[in-house]
Amino acid sequence: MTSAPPAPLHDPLPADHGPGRRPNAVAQAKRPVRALGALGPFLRPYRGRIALAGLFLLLAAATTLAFPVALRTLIDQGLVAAEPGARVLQLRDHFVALFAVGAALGVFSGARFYLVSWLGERITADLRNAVYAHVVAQSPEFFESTRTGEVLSRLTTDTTLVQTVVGSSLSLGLRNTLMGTGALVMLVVTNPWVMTQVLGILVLVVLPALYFGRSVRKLSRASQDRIADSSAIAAEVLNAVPIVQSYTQERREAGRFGSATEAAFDTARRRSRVRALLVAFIISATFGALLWGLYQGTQAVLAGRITAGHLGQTVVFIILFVGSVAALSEVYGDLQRAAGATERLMELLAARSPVHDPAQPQALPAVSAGSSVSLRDVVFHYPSRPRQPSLLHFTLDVKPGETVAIVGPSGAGKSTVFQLLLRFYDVQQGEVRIDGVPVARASLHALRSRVGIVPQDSVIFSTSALENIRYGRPEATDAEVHAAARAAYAHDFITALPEGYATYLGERGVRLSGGQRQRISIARAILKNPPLLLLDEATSALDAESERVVQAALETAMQDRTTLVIAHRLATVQRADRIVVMEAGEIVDIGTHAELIARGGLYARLAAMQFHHVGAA
Ligand SMILES: Nc1ncnc2c1ncn2[C@@H]1O[C@H](COP(=O)(O)OP(=O)(O)OP(=O)(O)O)[C@@H](O)[C@H]1O
Repeated sequence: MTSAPPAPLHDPLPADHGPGRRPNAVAQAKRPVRALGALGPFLRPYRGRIALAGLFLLLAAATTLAFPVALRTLIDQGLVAAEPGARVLQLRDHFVALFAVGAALGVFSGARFYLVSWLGERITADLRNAVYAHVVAQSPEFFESTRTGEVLSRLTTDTTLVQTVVGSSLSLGLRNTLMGTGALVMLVVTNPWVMTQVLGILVLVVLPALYFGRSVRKLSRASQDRIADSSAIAAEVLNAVPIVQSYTQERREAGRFGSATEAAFDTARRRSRVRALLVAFIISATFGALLWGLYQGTQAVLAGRITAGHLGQTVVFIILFVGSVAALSEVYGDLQRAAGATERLMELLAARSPVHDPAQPQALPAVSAGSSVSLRDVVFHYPSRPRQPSLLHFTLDVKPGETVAIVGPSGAGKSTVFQLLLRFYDVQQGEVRIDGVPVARASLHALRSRVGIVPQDSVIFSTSALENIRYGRPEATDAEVHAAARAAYAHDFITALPEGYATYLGERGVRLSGGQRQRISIARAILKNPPLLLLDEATSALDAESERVVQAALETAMQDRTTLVIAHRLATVQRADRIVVMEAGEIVDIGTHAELIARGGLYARLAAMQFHHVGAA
């Protein structure tokens, strides 16, 4: 898994898929039922409703099959009574009986429709939720090889296909299977001689339909993949519209999206062509079968072998039967489409995060004055770059309450240290401990509850200022949120917003300045009040005033806890107890600002460059 190159969505397959990992597509195409069988666990909770829907389905099918029998009695008995008065009465009775059959059919069909549609909607909702919850819990490695737009497309278009199947095709299929079998049985019982011919037609129609169905499935999967491609492009570009426009790339981006949708159209067109061929073939075959049956029947009536009523009944059974076969082949196409979509969803569900909770998590000890951190001889490379270690024999101990600044050139591995402390990745060698417990032995929830992070690029959710800060501790009261905002020097600017704390901040906080976004992000971390704080100072230059408040906010945030800060500012490094200087994944020096400057090494050079403008200010 670690050495796999960045791969398309279907690659994060479960380990339990065995050595073959990705089953051959042709072999898969032979197993639509198996692919749909994966929906079993989603159907199981609704056994009662499914049984009820099945009951109504049976009743509706039985009523439909009773109809030709009632018709035969109507023709043979209602029309042949000797005396005209009695004939009228008998006819009326027959019509009442026919109406009763029709009304029952209506009620049963309505009930079945409601139950089955309900199931379709319910299962789609459950499936969406399950896939989403699963994807959200994946480690960053998953998102390195999966485009978010693609996941979104799976969540919408693929689940909609599944909904079509569960909410209609499946019941249509069952009903037609029942009706077709019922009609066939009735035909055998009422005229065994038609049987052989009908069976012959059945074979003729079903075999090619099965063949076509398979290619529909493959093409369907391909067209869903193309739709996912275009969604992925759209999601990426819509998130970067200002950049796209500033580089005047709108036309090119529209073109790129256009090619993806054209590719989707093209596979959909090919799929439709196969299905159209299927439909044309089935309708012709159905029609032929019907005429053949009729011809045989009329001959039999002329020869006096059967009554007119018998012929009428046979004709209706034949219509029912071939109608079912035709509907089934259509349903088969739908099932094949949904099987492709289900496979994709199941692959997403089967993706196992390489970082997961240990079987028996070790509890983290209670701490009062901040957490202790220890990295021992850590060797780490990102899964996608097995040959390029990002940390090499990295050893660092941080005492509770200490503030340690990490500095170093770009790409030195500073952020990587944070990633490992949050256990977004597991190390290949060495050990990372927080409060004496190896991070791999603690539960992810317990570990991450202990760590607060203020990233370089502040993340703002498209909700109010209040809710954005409350994200740090969802159960916090409004007063606690306000206190955190005050501590982060965010209270004044928030109250000056049009609706104060209730102001909607726009998607990704587009309605705030950079410094304001950072202070919201700091307030969030202060509210969480973690014993270990990881600060990634923003490199983007803020104006002097903004810089001053952000710095003040950060200083409040660092109080009474252990802080690791990726430092870009002179004020921060001067305040730190120790400064760790990193280069190419290794620690090259540790000391205070004065000590490191005095040594005149990498730090002195970095300081001369990086802190120059701050020192001057
Ligand atoms: N997800 C990733 N997959 C593969 N390689 C990565 C990943 N993230 C970072 N790297 C690589 O790991 C090395 C260390 O990166 P890191 O982000 O820790 O550097 P940094 O010191 O924080 O840099 P900067 O100051 O520019 O943010 C770099 O060579 C980088 O290219």
